[in-house]
Amino acid sequence: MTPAARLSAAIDLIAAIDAQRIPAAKALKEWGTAHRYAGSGDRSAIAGVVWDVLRRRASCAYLMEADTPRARVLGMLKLERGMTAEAIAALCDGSRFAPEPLSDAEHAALSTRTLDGAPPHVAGDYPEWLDGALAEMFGEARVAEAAAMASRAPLDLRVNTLKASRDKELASLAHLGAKLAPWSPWGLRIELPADARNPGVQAEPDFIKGAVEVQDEGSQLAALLSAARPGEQVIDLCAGAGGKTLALAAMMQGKGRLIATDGDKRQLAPIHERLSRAGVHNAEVRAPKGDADPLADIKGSADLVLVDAPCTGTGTWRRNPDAKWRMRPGALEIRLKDQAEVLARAARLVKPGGRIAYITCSVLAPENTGQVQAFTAAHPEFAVVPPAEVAAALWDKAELFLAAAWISPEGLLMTPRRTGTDGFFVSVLKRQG
Ligand SMILES: C[S@@+](CC[C@H](N)C(=O)[O-])C[C@H]1O[C@@H](n2cnc3c(N)ncnc32)[C@H](O)[C@@H]1O
Repeated sequence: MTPAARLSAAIDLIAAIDAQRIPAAKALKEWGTAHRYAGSGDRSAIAGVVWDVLRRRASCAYLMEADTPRARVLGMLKLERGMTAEAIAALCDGSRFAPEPLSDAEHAALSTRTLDGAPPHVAGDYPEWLDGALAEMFGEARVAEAAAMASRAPLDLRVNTLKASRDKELASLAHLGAKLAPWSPWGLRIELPADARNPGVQAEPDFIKGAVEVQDEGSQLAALLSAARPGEQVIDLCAGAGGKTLALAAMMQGKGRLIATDGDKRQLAPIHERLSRAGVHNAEVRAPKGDADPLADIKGSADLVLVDAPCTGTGTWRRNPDAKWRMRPGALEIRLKDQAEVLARAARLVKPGGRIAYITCSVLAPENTGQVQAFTAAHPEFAVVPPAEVAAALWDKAELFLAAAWISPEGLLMTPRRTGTDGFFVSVLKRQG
């Protein structure tokens, strides 16, 4: 397919996503199945346009003064890809399979309009109803923070130290452009250009033998900051597919007891294969059975309970731009209730002197600092470990990290703008002895 034909296909796909209200990933998959003639390069390029438009939907429409699939794609080429009006006009020449030529109004918008004067939710590309919540957290910086949350994310890998060293994997994955990630001692990063093909990490021998996992660096750091140690009893209460369980297992070096559970047994399904690939032998997966509590035998004995809480996921908008526009006001209230419940459950499991690591991938204050304040008020036996102490897990990078992250008395918040990671909040709550 020509670049112009790919653009036409992306415009059609965005129109279909709008009309059918289906997730972009599903629409892209269906498109691939229905257009077998398109090669993998075509599919990647088309997907790149669709995701970039979704990330910057509001600002692209504002630039073009029109909120149509075509206008958003044209606006994205200017704002995100830095193309000139002339270069865009050359792509849209109306030839077979190419988008229609630019109208005078489109050409003028692409030549002269900017985002100057755009309201914060447009300049930062987020739903208008979330402006108050983002202002509460970031104040005037919300546009810059949200704009970073609307940028493309790199592909981050975590080296599994049960099986390999970071230096060895750095060399072994050099052909994918892997570099050291900035913060995590286990992290590698692959920067992906706009229409890069999927590097196929899952087909790499190093992945297959369990030496590396795909994991955002913020998620790696959240696990690291929990400071799980060999020999401890550690419970991962919201283990899901096991991203953090695997990191905890590596930190424990096969020593101690690691229990992974989740409120929803279906979420746990991939964890078994992942634990086995990673060579983890000290983990026990406890899937819930009916109404019975899978942790009924545990009371006040855990050194560490990791609560990777269900949340609005606002910190992962870089990777899930679709979710940003589909989020509805009621979602926050539901999550707040879930989080309070899981925290209360965690409190019963921790031994005196033990700790809870409370983690969300949200940047919204009620899910983070607000939740911690409510928890410590209801559970005076727990106190927040000062963020400076928590960051010590990062050794020589602790000071720089503390300067980069948003620090509050309740914990640390990583954001794409400040730490170059997804948005993750971490609070460590210690039960007094
Ligand atoms: C952020 S995800 C976990 C991601 C996972 N820890 C990882 O690193 O891959 C949150 C998980 O919490 C689970 N969850 C929701 N409500 C829960 C509850 N009341 N008790 C335990 N788990 C719950 C969800 O099923 C979901 O798997």
